[in-house]
Amino acid sequence: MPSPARFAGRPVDAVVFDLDGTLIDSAADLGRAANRLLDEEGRRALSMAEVRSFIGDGARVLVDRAMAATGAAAGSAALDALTRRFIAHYEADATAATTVYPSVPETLAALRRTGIRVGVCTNKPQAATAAVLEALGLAGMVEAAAGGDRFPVRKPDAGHLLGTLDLLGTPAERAVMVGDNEHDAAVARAAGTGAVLVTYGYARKPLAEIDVDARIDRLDRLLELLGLSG
Ligand SMILES: O=C(O)COP(=O)(O)O
Ligand SMILES: [Mg+2]
Repeated sequence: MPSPARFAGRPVDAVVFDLDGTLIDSAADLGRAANRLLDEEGRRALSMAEVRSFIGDGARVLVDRAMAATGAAAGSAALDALTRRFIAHYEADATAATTVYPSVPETLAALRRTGIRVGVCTNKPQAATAAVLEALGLAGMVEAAAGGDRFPVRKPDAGHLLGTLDLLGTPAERAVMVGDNEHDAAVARAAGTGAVLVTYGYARKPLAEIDVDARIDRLDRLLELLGLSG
């Protein structure tokens, strides 16, 4: 069944979402895991503003930024070990304080009802991504989820989004990427999909400086953008 959805004059068969800052507000659990690690290392805790600004490049970069912000930066070998410990802390309790943003389940369900394929392309590691989607009741609405360690490259490299679209069986010109930061915008541009920015996430740059086709303040506004509401 051809999809009735259209964006920027083109038919849309798939929408790929970023995870942290777009579908889920996960900063509190990522921050708890980071602060537990820092405490073990005898370092100070991060503020929530720091945590939010460190999210978006995967676990290893988050730990690297956390160490650099609280004293001496870690060397590469130490960083590998610290990242493993951070991920263990995170996975031990990944959703206790994590919430799904308003209108997310309804929007994903509405897309699926229209026959649109739904993917997730996140720099969060694959195992944690799968566990979090399951725990928050979103797994059944996502046909393919690609974490930051699923392919040899990750966002903002086009290969991460193109790999996710391969799993969905959708060419880039019939897809839209929805995310919260500059990497999501850049990966959409590099892959050739439509680009939509949510304005409530963890962007590290002024939103006006991020090049996208549209900005939305709630996820269900996407349905209007795709001509699916009402
Ligand atoms: O930094 C992370 O772990 C993930 O961030 P993302 O879901 O926004 O890609
Ligand atoms: Mg994000």
